[in-house]
Amino acid sequence: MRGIMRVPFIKMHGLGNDFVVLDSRNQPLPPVDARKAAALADRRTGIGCDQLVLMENSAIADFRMRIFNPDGSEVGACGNASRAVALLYGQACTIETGGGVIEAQLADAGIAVNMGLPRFDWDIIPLAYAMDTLSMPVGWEELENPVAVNVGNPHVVFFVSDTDAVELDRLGPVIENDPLFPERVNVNVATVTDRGAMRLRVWERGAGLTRACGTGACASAIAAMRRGLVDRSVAVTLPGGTLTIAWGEDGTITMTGPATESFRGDFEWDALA
Ligand SMILES: N[C@@H](CCC[C@H](N)C(=O)O)C(=O)O
Repeated sequence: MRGIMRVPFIKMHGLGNDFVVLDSRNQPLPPVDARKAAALADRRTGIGCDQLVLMENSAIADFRMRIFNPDGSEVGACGNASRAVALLYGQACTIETGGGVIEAQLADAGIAVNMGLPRFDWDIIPLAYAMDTLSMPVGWEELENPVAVNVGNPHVVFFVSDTDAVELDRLGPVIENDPLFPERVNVNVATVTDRGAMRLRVWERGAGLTRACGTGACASAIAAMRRGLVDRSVAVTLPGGTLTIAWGEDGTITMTGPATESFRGDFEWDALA
């Protein structure tokens, strides 16, 4: 009979986006599937988080990061978790993700992560059929004419006059699950306040309303830059705090902001399923 297996975890935060991190680099874990990820993320019966994050050994980077939403879906990118795992690593590092290898530096203003190149082709977002992703001829009630951007995961960005006035808890899931988005989509509502600042709220695919979304900040800043609404470096303020997003001459995005650790614990692997 197998003994009881207790697994250590670390609770991390990036602007109020919270993560349970399991580090399997030195302690191999049984495979994590959608059911296990959803059980761990459940705030009523599990540990509770916006995303479950696995740190694993990598052949092409300092380590590999795998990301699971609370609905169990595995995704290619998570901006806030990228800063959190870089903080745990403790120095500049390369991180293998489902969306490619990204690079993180510990900076005075927090942690700076080069998130790579944004993608705009309709079939890369992906959308169900061809259209102009900078001015999509679609709408859901007052949310109209969005921009689509893929930053390792799919985002749609609506520019509105007041982010707080949008019923994102009602419209978010409708848009997330619209057949126009075959892999579903993260839904961003953004207000540009001046050429260097914008406000943002995000309905995250597979997670719902969160206090912050790093990839949402990247996608929304790039959308605003492509529309000529802001300069190439912008402060994006979410309910959980502010990230600085810069679009470099080389075409890559740098996201800078804080990450923190709150506590460490362990749990019985077989008790959560
Ligand atoms: N919180 C994240 C994004 C997590 C993944 C997202 N919900 C998706 O399904 O693509 C961030 O900080 O970027």
